[in-house]
Amino acid sequence: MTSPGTSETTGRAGTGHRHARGRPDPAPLFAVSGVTVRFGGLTALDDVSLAVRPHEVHGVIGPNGAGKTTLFNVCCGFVRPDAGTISRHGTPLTDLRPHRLAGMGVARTLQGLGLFRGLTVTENVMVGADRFRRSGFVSALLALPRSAADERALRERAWRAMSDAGVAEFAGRYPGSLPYAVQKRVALARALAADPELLLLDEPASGLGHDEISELGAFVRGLAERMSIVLVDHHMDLVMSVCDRITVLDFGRVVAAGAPEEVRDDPAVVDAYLGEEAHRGGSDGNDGNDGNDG
Ligand SMILES: Nc1ncnc2c1ncn2[C@@H]1O[C@H](COP(=O)(O)OP(=O)(O)OP(=O)(O)O)[C@@H](O)[C@H]1O
Repeated sequence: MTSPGTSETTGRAGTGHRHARGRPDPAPLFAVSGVTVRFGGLTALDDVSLAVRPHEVHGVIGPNGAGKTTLFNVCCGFVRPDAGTISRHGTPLTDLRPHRLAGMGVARTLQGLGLFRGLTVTENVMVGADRFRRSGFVSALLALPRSAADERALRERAWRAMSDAGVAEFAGRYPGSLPYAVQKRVALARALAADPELLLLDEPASGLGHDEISELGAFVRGLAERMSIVLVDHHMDLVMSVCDRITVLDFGRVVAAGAPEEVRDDPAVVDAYLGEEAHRGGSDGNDGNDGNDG
């Protein structure tokens, strides 16, 4: 996986917070304001707000059941909130739907990879680039020159995204024949092929080994050169090292928000995670996903 940005401006380690902090506070690219989601009698999100600035990596963490996935699904348009708004560049998105995301400059990767098993890696990634298709179904059916040129352009986009994500060597392979970590990178390449201004990543580190997580962290930091990123993940080390700002949820509420070093020692955050430990019966605290390793 090649880092798509320059190390001077993207590496969190060493230089401290980079561009997202060095610049004057810009208007948020994407904002969730006062969002409440209820599932029957259960309030999964309660008046949750967060704002993602341009070129920011914004982490969302919290113990199990805190509402992270629900918030992610709200951002994707999978879940419609009972109250609150979602806006992009200050304009409310009144009809946010998953199939409209790409046209809005938003791409996502999901916990389940969602790759098409019957398509090659290239074809899967080309699906991500589809919003750039100019010719319609009829041109494709009749194999008109316009359609062939279109196809070439999409293939080139896919190739760039695959190269960025380090999966170009698997271009002709089928996802099922590849290791899980590579499949995750293919899913990431597909999201990048949409050339989003906002990338939503749901548990990108799940199932990855230590070295792969470090590589992913460097890669995500590099991506912030070209887009904003919302990163929902259990891996505290990854979130703490990669994110500019973090929103911490517990029982559907925002209990802390700020820079990693601000939230790390926030008593509300410590309480939330200690509460989770207690809930697990004070065992080793390891749920298999390094949830509290920070
Ligand atoms: N479709 C649903 N119907 C009913 N309850 C739901 C639904 N989705 C989530 N919940 C509940 O909403 C709360 C928040 O769940 P959510 O999955 O968003 O939390 P999470 O922080 O992502 O948890 P985890 O880290 O375990 O994935 C939980 O109590 C969960 O049981």
